[in-house]
Amino acid sequence: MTTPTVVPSAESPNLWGRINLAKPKTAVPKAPNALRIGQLSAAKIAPASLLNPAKTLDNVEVVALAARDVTKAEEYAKLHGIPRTYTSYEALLADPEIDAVYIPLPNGLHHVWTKKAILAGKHVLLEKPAASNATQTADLVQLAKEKGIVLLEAFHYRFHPAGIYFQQIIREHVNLHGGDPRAVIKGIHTEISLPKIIGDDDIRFNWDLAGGALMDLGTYTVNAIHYFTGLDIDSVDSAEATTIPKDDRVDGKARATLTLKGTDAKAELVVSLVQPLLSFSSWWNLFPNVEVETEDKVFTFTMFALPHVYHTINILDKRTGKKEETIKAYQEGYSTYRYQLEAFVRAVKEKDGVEASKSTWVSGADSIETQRVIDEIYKKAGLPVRE
Ligand SMILES: NC(=O)C1=CN([C@@H]2O[C@H](COP(=O)(O)OP(=O)(O)OC[C@H]3O[C@@H](n4cnc5c(N)ncnc54)[C@H](OP(=O)(O)O)[C@@H]3O)[C@@H](O)[C@H]2O)C=CC1
Ligand SMILES: O=C1OC[C@@H](O)[C@H](O)[C@H]1O
Repeated sequence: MTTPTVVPSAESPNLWGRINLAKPKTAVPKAPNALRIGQLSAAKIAPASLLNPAKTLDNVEVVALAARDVTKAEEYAKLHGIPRTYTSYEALLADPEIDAVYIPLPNGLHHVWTKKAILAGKHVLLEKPAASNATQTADLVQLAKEKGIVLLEAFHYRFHPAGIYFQQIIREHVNLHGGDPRAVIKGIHTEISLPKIIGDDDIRFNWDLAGGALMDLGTYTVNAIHYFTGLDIDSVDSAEATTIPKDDRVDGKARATLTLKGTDAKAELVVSLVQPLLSFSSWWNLFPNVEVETEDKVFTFTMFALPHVYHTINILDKRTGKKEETIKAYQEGYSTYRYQLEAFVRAVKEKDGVEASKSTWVSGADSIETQRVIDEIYKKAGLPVRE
């Protein structure tokens, strides 16, 4: 069986070390030609997803931040060692000394600001979901192509060796059984259900900002179904969503059953942002799961969305009932976000399309397909597609 490229070693960090990966003690010196990134907004996710990983790499530097409030911009920039600040996103985009931008704005602002960034000639690392709906996503993908811009939707989990390994062992199994996933994959189940720890006024519960559990977490599950099985989704067979008390257009939780293209196999997804705080199951489900079933095996990857914090990968033999736990893939100082940032920088710097040809890369077609399925799930559940 394939071995992951990264295996545990004496230097593998312990649990605290892995949680703390986001906070390097020192920043490495930058190469003269380091990619210069500007960040749009003082987003909460950015220290983990960009700022701290960038400190560990010599070929990328976060050189500017734009935030709408001057005090917030200055305080955030000081805290994270960002040299320049702007109080308008437009001003940052007009800075000729910025090569690329990171866009961690609320979902509903992804389309407008990514479009402006592309038109300003900046490469874009764009937070998921790429836009509010599939039409907007396709618009961004087309524009980036026309302008020769690297656009990456930040499905960071795909770049981690554990995710790559999980994909490889499923592909190997498919190859052993004739090579056609349509004949081998019998089903997939994926779930991310989080306890209700975020406030009612969070961007995730805001219709105007394209919130909802499917937009926030469903996008991971749909993307993972395609990434791990190698199959597209043909139809949404059933879907139900529970909306939040303040807005009957915004899903707090949802589930759906989908048919995989060219098969009778079903994909099931469950997502929630509102699990009761005091139930064991809601904390247990903090470990997002993906389970792929074939005729004779069940492949399980626990914590697939944040594998650098913790993961297990195991293979159940349905005939013998024997479960084999495979090795873990932790690497000192590496989070999913750091692997993702490295890939983004390579794609921009190398301009040879090699990075974008890898299965880890989130292609424009992947982004459009993920959002198309989310839109279809909303329709099936009787909820409006985001505008
Ligand atoms: N990849 C991952 O693991 C994760 C991805 N995400 C994604 O990142 C994005 C940002 O999430 P998160 O960091 O939690 O977001 P925040 O709640 O921190 O908001 C991000 C920024 O949005 C800006 N903003 C602009 N307009 C508005 C508005 N009308 N209302 C509220 N905020 C506004 C604010 O910018 P300003 O600073 O200019 O005031 C704020 O700093 C989302 O798309 C989310 O899906 C989030 C978490 C994890
Ligand atoms: O990774 C994530 O986990 C928590 C979510 O709310 C967030 O938006 C998502 O990207």
